[in-house]
Amino acid sequence: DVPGPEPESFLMGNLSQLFQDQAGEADFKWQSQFGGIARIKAPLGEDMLWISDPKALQYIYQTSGYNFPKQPERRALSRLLADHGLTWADGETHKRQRKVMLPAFGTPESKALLPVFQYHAEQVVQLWKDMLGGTAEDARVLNVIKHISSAALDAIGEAAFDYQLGCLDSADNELGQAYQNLIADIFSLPSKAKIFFTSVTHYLPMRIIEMLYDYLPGKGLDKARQNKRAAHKVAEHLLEVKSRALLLGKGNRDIMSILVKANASENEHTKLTHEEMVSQMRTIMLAGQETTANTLSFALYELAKSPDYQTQLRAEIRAMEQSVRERGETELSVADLDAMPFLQAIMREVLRFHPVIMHNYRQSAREDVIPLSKPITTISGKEINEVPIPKGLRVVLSVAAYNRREDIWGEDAHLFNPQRFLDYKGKRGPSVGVFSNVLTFSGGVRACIGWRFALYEFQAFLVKLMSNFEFTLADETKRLRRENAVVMIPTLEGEAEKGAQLPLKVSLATQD
Ligand code: HEM
Repeated sequence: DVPGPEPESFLMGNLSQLFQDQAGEADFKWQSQFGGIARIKAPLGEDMLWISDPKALQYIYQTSGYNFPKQPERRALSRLLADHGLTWADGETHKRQRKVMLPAFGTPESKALLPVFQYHAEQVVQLWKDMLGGTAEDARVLNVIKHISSAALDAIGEAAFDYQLGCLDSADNELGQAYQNLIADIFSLPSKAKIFFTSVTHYLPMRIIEMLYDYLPGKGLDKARQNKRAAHKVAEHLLEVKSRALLLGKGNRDIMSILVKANASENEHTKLTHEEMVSQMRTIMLAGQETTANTLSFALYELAKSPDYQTQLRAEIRAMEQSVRERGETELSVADLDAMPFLQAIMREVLRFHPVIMHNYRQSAREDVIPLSKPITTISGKEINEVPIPKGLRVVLSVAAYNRREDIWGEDAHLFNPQRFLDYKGKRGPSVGVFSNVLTFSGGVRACIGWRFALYEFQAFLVKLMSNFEFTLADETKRLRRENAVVMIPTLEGEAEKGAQLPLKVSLATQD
C-alpha cells in the first residue's frame, strides 16, 4: 500500500534506474515524488522498500540494527572480495569481530597515522611537480584520480599493515596490482543481465550463491579470485611477522599490529580465528582505499569548479603553515587541522554531496514496524506514521537521498555549499550518521569502522595538494559522470569503459 515509482518491467523492476542512471539520480527523483519512503520493485515483481526518512533510517541502522542484516547476495559479494571479515559478518559473529577490531580504529590510533598520510600525499606532490616542469605558468591536464588512487593504496598499505606497496612508483607489486581499480573493474557499467542475476541470487541457498561466485567464469570474478590469491599470501606473511613482533614486545602503530595485540588478549570464545584475521586484511584494503581516493577526487572536482572556495581554503592553509613554521615545525598537526574551519566545512560538504557509497542494503529478519518522521498517504488513502513490514523484506537505504534532504540540509540541499557547515552547527534531525550527521559513513551498529582514518587521510591529502597546486576544470571534465559502481566513481560520458577518470588542469600554486 506504500506508493512508489512505476517499474520499468516485470523482469527488471526499478533496479536499472537505481544502478544504470547516474549515481543518485533515481534517488533524488523518488525523494521529491514520494518523500522518505517508497515501494520499489526488484526483478520478478518482488516488493522492496527504498528509504531516506531519518527516523526510519535511525531505526534500521541503530535501534533495531541486528534485526536488519545485510542482504544475502551482498554478503556473498563481500565474501568474494573480503572473505569472512567484518563487511561479511552478521549477528553475533559481527558483534564479536567488531569488538576486537574497534581498538585499532580509535581516535588516538587514527591521529597517530597522520604523518603516514602526509608522507604519501607528499609523494603525489613531488610526482606532479616533476610532471609540471616548475613554473606557475605551466599547466597540464592530469587524470588526477589515477595518482590519488595509487597513493591511497600505498597509504593504506603502510597505515594498516606497515607494508610498502609502491603503487605510485608503478612498482611491480602483485598485491598493489590486485587492488588497483578492483571495485570499479568489477562493478562499473552493470548490464541488465548482471543486475538481474545479482538480485535474484537471493532465491538460492547461500552455499550455492557462494559456489557460483567461486566458479563462474567472468573477467570481474577472475579479478576477484586473483585478488584473493595475492592478498592471502601477503596476509599470512604479515600475520606471522606481527605475531612474532608481539611476542618480542615490539608493537607497531599500524592497524594490523594493534589488531594482533587486541586479539591476543581475547579469550577462546571471543578471539578472531586465524582465517578471520586474514579476512580482515582484505576487508580493510577493500573498504578503505577506493572510498577515500574517490571522495578526495570529488573534492578536487568541486574545488576546481569554484576558484573562490579554492582561494579561501588556500588562504587558510597558508596562515596555518605560517604558524607551524613559527613554532619551528614543518608539518601540520591534528590540532592544526581541527583549527581550520573552512577545511572542516569543505570536508563535510564533500562527504555530504558526494557520498561514494550511495546505498546500504538490508533485509528484515522478523516482522517489524518502521517508524517515520513524516507521515505518508498510502495508495488506499490512509495517512500513516509507521509502516508494518513482513519478515524477509529487502530494503535499500538511500545515503544519496538522505544527504540531500531539504528538511535537514536546507532548501539549497542540491547545491555544493560548504558555508552551510559554518553558518549552522546545531543538531539536524534525528542522529543518524556517525559523523556530522551526514550518512556517508552510515550509522548504527555497522557504521564505517574506518571513518576517522578516512578523515585524517582526506585532510592530509587535501591540504598538501591545495597548498601546492591550483586546479581548474579541463574541457573533458564537462562530460563528468558520477558512476554507480557499488562505490561511486567519476567517469567521462562516452568513455565509461575506460574506468575512473577525472581530468583536471593542474598548475603550481603561488606560494605567497
Ligand atoms: C571516505 C571514505 C569512506 C567511506 C565513505 C566509507 C563508507 C562506509 C559505509 C557506508 C559503510 C557501511 C556499509 C554498510 O553497512 O552496508 C562502511 C563500512 C566499513 N568501512 Fe568504511 N568508508 C570509508 C573509509 C574506510 C576506511 C579508510 C576504512 C578502513 C581503514 C573503512 C573500513 C570499513 C569497514 C571495515 C566497514 C564494515 C563495518 C561493519 O560492517 O561493521 N572504511 N564504510
